[in-house]
Amino acid sequence: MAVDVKPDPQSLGENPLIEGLERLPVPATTLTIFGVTGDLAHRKLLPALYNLAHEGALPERFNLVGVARREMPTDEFRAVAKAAIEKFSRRPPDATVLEGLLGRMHYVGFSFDDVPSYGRLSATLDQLDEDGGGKLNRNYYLSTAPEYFPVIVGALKEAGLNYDPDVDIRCIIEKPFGTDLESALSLQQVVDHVFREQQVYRIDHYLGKETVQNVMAFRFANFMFEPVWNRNYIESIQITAAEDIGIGSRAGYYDKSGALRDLVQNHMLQLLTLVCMEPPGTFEADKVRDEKVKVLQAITPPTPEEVRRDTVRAQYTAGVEGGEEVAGYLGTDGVPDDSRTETYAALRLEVHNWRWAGVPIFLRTGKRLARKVTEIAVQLKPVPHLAFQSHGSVGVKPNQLVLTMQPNEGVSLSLGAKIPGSSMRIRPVNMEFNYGSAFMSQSPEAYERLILDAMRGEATLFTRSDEVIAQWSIIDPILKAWAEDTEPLHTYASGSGGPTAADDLIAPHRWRGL
Ligand SMILES: NC(=O)C1=CN([C@@H]2O[C@H](COP(=O)(O)OP(=O)(O)OC[C@H]3O[C@@H](n4cnc5c(N)ncnc54)[C@H](OP(=O)(O)O)[C@@H]3O)[C@@H](O)[C@H]2O)C=CC1
Ligand SMILES: O=C1O[C@H](COP(=O)(O)O)[C@@H](O)[C@H](O)[C@H]1O
Repeated sequence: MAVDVKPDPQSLGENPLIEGLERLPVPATTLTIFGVTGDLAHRKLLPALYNLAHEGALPERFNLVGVARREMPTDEFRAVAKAAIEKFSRRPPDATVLEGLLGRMHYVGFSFDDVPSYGRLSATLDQLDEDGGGKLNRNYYLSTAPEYFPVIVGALKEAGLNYDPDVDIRCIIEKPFGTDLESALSLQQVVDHVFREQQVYRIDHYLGKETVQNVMAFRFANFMFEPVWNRNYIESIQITAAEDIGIGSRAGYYDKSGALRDLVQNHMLQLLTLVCMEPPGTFEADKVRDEKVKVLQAITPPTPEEVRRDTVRAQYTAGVEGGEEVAGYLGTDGVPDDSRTETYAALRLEVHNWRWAGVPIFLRTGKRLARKVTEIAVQLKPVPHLAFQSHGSVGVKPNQLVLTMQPNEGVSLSLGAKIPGSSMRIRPVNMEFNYGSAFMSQSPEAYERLILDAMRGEATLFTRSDEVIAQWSIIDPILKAWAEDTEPLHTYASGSGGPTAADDLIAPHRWRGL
């Protein structure tokens, strides 16, 4: 039976997913989501599937099988999925499309460590193949707590679900892939035992964001920036991933993680690789990822002395956010009173290669900061000589290029311009490109793009094993040094721009205002 989905006529021809679909077909697939009753599935994965259905991007033969611990009949699961989609979809659901999609959803309840129960999953998948008149590709999406990743991967092998010569079997793994270098290596060993690397799709949802992909488009589709994209012209780079929200109800996860593991090890290092990588020969997955890995491997893991000098960690205290008084991290439900977990991290890194040697790259991220913003600011060097200095052109500032991922998606270039009038007075003005007004369409959610790419076998926007290991190699010495707790854990008020110690870290440069 085909899914009754109608493409949105308004989005046809404009939508990058539809254009992508024309290039690479999406094969008939059964997607199994482990952890389908969880937070991520509800807020992101199920709504993403709905939006793909709405755009006509799902294959005609598509099924979703949800797996979680609780027992419930498929009808009840469909009602749960419907409620999640109605609540979190980026567009109001169309009843016909939604019913069509729900009709393709099935549920199998068992505990992930109950290996014999994978037989029930296997039987469900076989039945769906039979109902559809032939075998479908199988994608397993591990949207579970990370301790279950090796458990599920191992059980898939025991149940013989990891390989079929007739169809493609893929395993999509959520973050975090390990909690430090050692655990990432040991998870990789388990995965290697069960799947070939080409079958594995490690999620870093930032790579699914349109604006993050635009970093590559911007660099590699515009000739004018390449000549200056190096240590001769670029003075420093600042990457910010600031959030205004606290940790919500995720204390159990977050207190064991902290900002360094939660955002720096993955999303921020990915942004750094996109800014610093060499142009790949083609946009094939391995060509792109080869270049990204080279960048990561050119960052020397910091020594204890460098950790002391080049990193800052901090925790938020009570303050005012969005006009309301909010509690500090230590006053949050589920956070131990004596927690030393950082909710803010700032660091200085350097890519030791011909292009970037000597250019400081500053990273900062934190919860409960003044506002949400994710951006990369590239600071160019000042002009070598100002001919009209005697005319009072004191307002001349070096050019700065800011790529904003969210919330105001776009690119801004600051230029010196003459103030109208008789004297040669200069002040900075901004040349802006804004996604919303340039394309007049809503960007798809990151998970829409990533789910579709995984089904197509397109791995460019997923993290390869050597990439994730290289990321942990950079972060691991910092984790170890911070775990010794000899470095100060600074504080910052909720709603502020972060700890003053981070200003000292970046001096004589300055963080962009939040
Ligand atoms: N939530 C988020 O915003 C983000 C999450 N992630 C990652 O996504 C993954 C999932 O996170 P999240 O959805 O928040 O997690 P949740 O804790 O909300 O959900 C966990 C899911 O796993 C199921 N489950 C737990 N234990 C078992 C078990 N023993 N056997 C079978 N099912 C079990 C639960 O089923 P039941 O309800 O029946 O107990 C539930 O469906 C994690 O790796 C997380 O790091 C990544 C980015 C953001
Ligand atoms: O992976 C994570 O990302 C979110 C931030 O994602 P965004 O798309 O809203 O920028 C972060 O809040 C969360 O702690 C982290 O686990």
